[in-house]
This record gives sequence, C-alpha cells and structure tokens, in this order.
Amino acid sequence: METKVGYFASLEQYKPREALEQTIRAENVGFDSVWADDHFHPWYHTNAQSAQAWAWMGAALEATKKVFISTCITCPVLRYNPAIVAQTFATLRQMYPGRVGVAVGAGEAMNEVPVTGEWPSVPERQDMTVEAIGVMRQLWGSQEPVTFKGKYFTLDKAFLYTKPEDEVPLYFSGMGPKGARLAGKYGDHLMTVAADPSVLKNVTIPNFVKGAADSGKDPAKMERAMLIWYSVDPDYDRAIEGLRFWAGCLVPAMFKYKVYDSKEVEAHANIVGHDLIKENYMVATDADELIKEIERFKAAGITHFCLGNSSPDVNRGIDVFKDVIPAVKE
Ligand SMILES: C[C@H](OP(=O)(O)OC[C@@H](O)[C@@H](O)[C@@H](O)CN1c2cc(O)ccc2Cc2c1[nH]c(=O)[nH]c2=O)C(=O)N[C@@H](CCC(=O)N[C@@H](CCC(=O)O)C(=O)O)C(=O)O
Ligand SMILES: CCCCCC(=O)CC
Repeated sequence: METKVGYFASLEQYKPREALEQTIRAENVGFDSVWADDHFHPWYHTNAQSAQAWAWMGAALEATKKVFISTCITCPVLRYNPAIVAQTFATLRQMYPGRVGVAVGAGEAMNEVPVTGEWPSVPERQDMTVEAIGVMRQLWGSQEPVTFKGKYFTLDKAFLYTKPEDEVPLYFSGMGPKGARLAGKYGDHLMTVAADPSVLKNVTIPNFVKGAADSGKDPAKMERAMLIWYSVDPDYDRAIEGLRFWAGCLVPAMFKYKVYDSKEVEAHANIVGHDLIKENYMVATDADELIKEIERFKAAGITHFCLGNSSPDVNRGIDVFKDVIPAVKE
C-alpha cells in the first residue's frame, strides 16, 4: 500500500484561521490529507484554542482544491449524537466528493465531561462507539427511514435526505489492544496514536488485522493511520521545547483518570522532561532526520501519517515536507 502523508492542522494549538492558512500551504506542498482535532477543551491552557472541528472543516474544504480532510478524531457517543455526526459528514461528502472522511473513537474526559457531566468506563465507551457506528452506517446506507432501539441510541423513522454518492470512509481509533481489534472489526481503516514501533508492529497492528478478519474484511486494503507530533528547527533544544503543548498526552494519568480541566493538564505537561518528549515525538533539525523518523514507523506497518506540526517556525515545519514527502513515498 502506498504511504500517505497527512498534515494535522491543530484547532487546539492554532487559531482556526491560522490552521486554515497552514492547510492551504500543506496542500500546495503536496500533503495527501489534512486532519483536525475535534475537541471541546484543549490539551494545554496557555495560549490554547479549541475551535469546533466540523465548522472549520467546511471552510477548509472550500478553501482547498483536492486534499482529503477528516477529523482526528470525533467521539460520537456523549456530547454528539451519532445521527448528527452521520448527517454532518454525509453533507460534507456530498458537497466535496471523495475528499471527506471521519475518524471516530471512544473519547476523552476533557471533551465530554465539561458539557455532559458523564464519563463511563473505557469498555462502556468502546461499546457505545460500536453502536454509534452502526447508527451512522444505517443512516448512510438506507434508502428507507430507519427505526432502531439500541442499548444507548434510538432512531425513530430517521432518514438522511442529504447523502453522498458513496459512503464516508470511517477511521476507527484504537490505542489499546482491544480498541485496535474493534477498529479492524468495525472501521474501514485504523487510526492510532504514536507508540513504540515494536508495540505498533507486535500488538496494535496484529490486533487490528485480527479484528478485520473477524468481520471477513481484507486487512491489506485497510490503512493504518497514526497521529504523531513533530518539531523541526536548526536548534535541536528549541525543537524539543516546541513540543511542550502536547506533553500532557505523554502522561498516562490523563487517560486513566477523569481529568478535564486544561489548566490541570498543562500543569502535568509542564513537568514532562525532554527525554520523554524525544522518545515519543519526532524531533529533527532538518529533512533527513524527519525522513529517518518516518521510516521507523513505516517499517512498523504505518501507511498513513497524520503529522502534527509543533515547530517553533510553523511555516518551516510545513515547507520541509517538499523534501520529505517524495523521499518517504519512494
Ligand atoms: C484508552 C484506550 O482505549 P482505546 O479505545 O484503545 O482508545 C481510545 C481513544 O481512541 C480515544 O480516547 C480517542 O477519543 C482519543 N483521541 C484520538 C485518538 C487517536 O488515535 C488519534 C487522535 C485522537 C485525537 C482525539 C481523540 N479524542 C477526542 O475526543 N478528540 C480528538 O481530537 C485503551 O487503553 N484501551 C485499552 C483498554 C483500557 C481499559 O479498559 N482499561 C480499564 C482499566 C485498566 C486499569 O485500571 O489499569 C478500564 O478503564 O476499565 C484497550 O485494550 O482497548
Ligand atoms: C496519546 C494522545 C491521544 C489523544 C490526542 C488528542 O486528543 C489530541 C488531538
């Protein structure tokens, strides 16, 4: 499968118009795809943003010509109703054929708790996500009104009047082994977050492949997409510090406990050391170093990269891909 190189235009880190300018630049540089985080509260507090992803996607699709654009990722089970997620992405894909995707996953406390007060366990949210996908697919696929009474969601003669020519490609996020298996079983493609390449190769991807086999799909035709942040700068230490905004994602407590106040996330992020940032994200002084980093994950089986630009000079972090993209697609 050909390697695809995507740009993660962060709506938590940049103002929506800045993310739009980055998107236009990324398309001109040759990125295959653009991905937007779908958040209510951000992973950092100081100078953070948190624009609504679907509103932004409409503007981004209109401002670009051909690049594929998806969320990364939308949680369709608590603050959003899955029928409305289905309607939104069907609308966008009808307007921009072939260019729209949606990635789904079991959610994060910082997006769901502030506006619903609810935070079920991981297994329950995974179960809800599977049912939500069923709701979305029924609405996308049905030529008749749909009535459905599930454990979590209900449809009563619900019909989507605005549909695309073809179904919206659905990336399913699996970070743990069970999540990856569900991604194979219920998603069109895997979405995951950067981990040790040996974990991706020996745990995440094999579980994804098993899940695809469970539902009779050919895993060779399914992408393995991964979000990873990078920072490029001639000054290596400055490049590392550029990634501070995302250091909270490296603190396991953020996933285990119900943390939803961005100031609290930031307090954890600020005590993460440079070693941990270097080990988990891509830090580079030039294109060659970035190419080497990407190759490590290609060797582990990743086929689609969603690259979050946290470089001190954002435009440098995009333009360097004029050299990186042709090299990693070879
Ligand atoms: C927590 C793991 O669950 P998993 O289903 O694998 O992954 C969850 C993620 O997909 C979501 O949190 C997702 O919403 C995060 N996310 C995101 C994900 C991604 O791949 C790329 C980009 C993004 C950006 C983004 C996200 N979310 C948003 O809302 N918005 C965004 O923009 C996991 O580890 N699962 C394990 C099982 C863990 C488990 O069950 N643990 C037990 C407790 C165990 C203990 O106490 O030690 C429990 O909680 O009961 C698995 O194997 O699946
Ligand atoms: C390990 C981090 C996963 C969550 C990423 C996220 O929500 C930021 C876009």
